[in-house]
Amino acid sequence: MAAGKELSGAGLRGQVAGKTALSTVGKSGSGLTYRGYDVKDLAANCEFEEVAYLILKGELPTRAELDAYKTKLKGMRGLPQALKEVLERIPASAHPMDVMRTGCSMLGNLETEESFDEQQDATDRMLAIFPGMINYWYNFSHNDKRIDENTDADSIAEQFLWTLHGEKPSELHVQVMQASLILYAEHEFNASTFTARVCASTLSDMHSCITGAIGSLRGPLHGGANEAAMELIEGMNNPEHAEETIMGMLARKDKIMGFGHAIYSESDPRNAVIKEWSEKLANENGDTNLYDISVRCEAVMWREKKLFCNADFFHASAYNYMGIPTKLFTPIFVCSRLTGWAAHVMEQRADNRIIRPSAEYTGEENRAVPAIADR
Ligand SMILES: CC(=O)SCCNC(=O)CCNC(=O)[C@H](O)C(C)(C)COP(=O)(O)OP(=O)(O)OC[C@H]1O[C@@H](n2cnc3c(N)ncnc32)[C@H](O)[C@@H]1OP(=O)(O)O
Ligand SMILES: O=C([O-])CC(=O)C(=O)O
Repeated sequence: MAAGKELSGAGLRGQVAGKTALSTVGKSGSGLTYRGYDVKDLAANCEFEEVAYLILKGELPTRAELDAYKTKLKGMRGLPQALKEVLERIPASAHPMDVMRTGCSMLGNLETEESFDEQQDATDRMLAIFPGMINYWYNFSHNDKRIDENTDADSIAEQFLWTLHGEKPSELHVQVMQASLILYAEHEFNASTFTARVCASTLSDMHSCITGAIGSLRGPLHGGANEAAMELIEGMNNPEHAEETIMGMLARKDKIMGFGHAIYSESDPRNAVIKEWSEKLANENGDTNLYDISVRCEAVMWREKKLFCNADFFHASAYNYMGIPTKLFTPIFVCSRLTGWAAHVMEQRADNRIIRPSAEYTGEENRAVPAIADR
């Protein structure tokens, strides 16, 4: 079994900050599991709604339970008029993660979670609405078009692509989105999930917890890394240029987005899955240059630094091959991770104590306030 990463130092690394039954990350020999199932197994055999059901309710659904869950979600896709009006006022120059944050918060004003009995319905509504919400704003602000979010899409994966591009997506693209949403769904006490749990521990409402989590996911050290990775690789002309660029960045001690991980030591188990899909998309596309560039970056980073691709790196090329604009990459992560966040909020609520750590004080010793004329 692979040895775990040595975890110590700043950033609460290695500290157990609570309990969870939702997932294991980097446990020796196990990679990543959701409620005991290997993420690779789930990504190969399930659709996202099955995994969302597993994470939120504890067990994989039967066929009848899955059908009922998907029917429920499909019936909840409509955007409230007041939310549409808010989305229409957000400029095209806004970052879509800020649109997600505002949209989620606005929904919390319109459809407030009045009691914890409503936590599952509040979560399902967000799962159903988020893909159409971000693509409503994107199409309105960028293409001057009011889309109909009530599509015939059979799944959340299909709904995202359909509401973005305005047409039924190909089977291959839906399959890739299914896998991507599954890979991103849950990851223990990462920064955004921990944000959601801290908020939940004050007995706040679900929309506040998710809004805070979106803000934490936005940063390039976390979910924003898929966009940053795309910005890096799109500036590379071919694999040789990729090698040169990475070597230069390493010499300058630049951080290379999409590499490394706070918990995993040798690999991120999600990478192999999305890398394979990226290769399939490259072959379908006929131009494999972006994939070849990504593969060279991976090889150079491992050779030079023993740093490996995390979940984000090959998502960049995969999403790009599907014609998804770079700035919508992290919002897709939100549409998926919402499941993990909400399940953690529910878990926190079920066994709560307010999260309030202590700080080591490094400031001044006690002193008297001098008169303002003497300062
Ligand atoms: C879905 C996700 O959120 S996955 C993470 C997405 N984020 C990224 O891809 C951003 C790039 N990666 C990073 O910044 C980091 O690897 C993080 C934030 C993911 C983890 O941070 P840490 O736990 O502090 O990293 P770790 O302790 O393993 O770092 C060890 C050394 O490797 C270096 N290192 C780690 N990642 C990278 C990287 N991507 N590029 C260059 N150097 C790196 C660190 O600077 C550190 O060097 P030092 O000891 O000289 O300071
Ligand atoms: O666990 C982390 O620190 C970051 C991560 O990979 C995730 O949230 O998916």
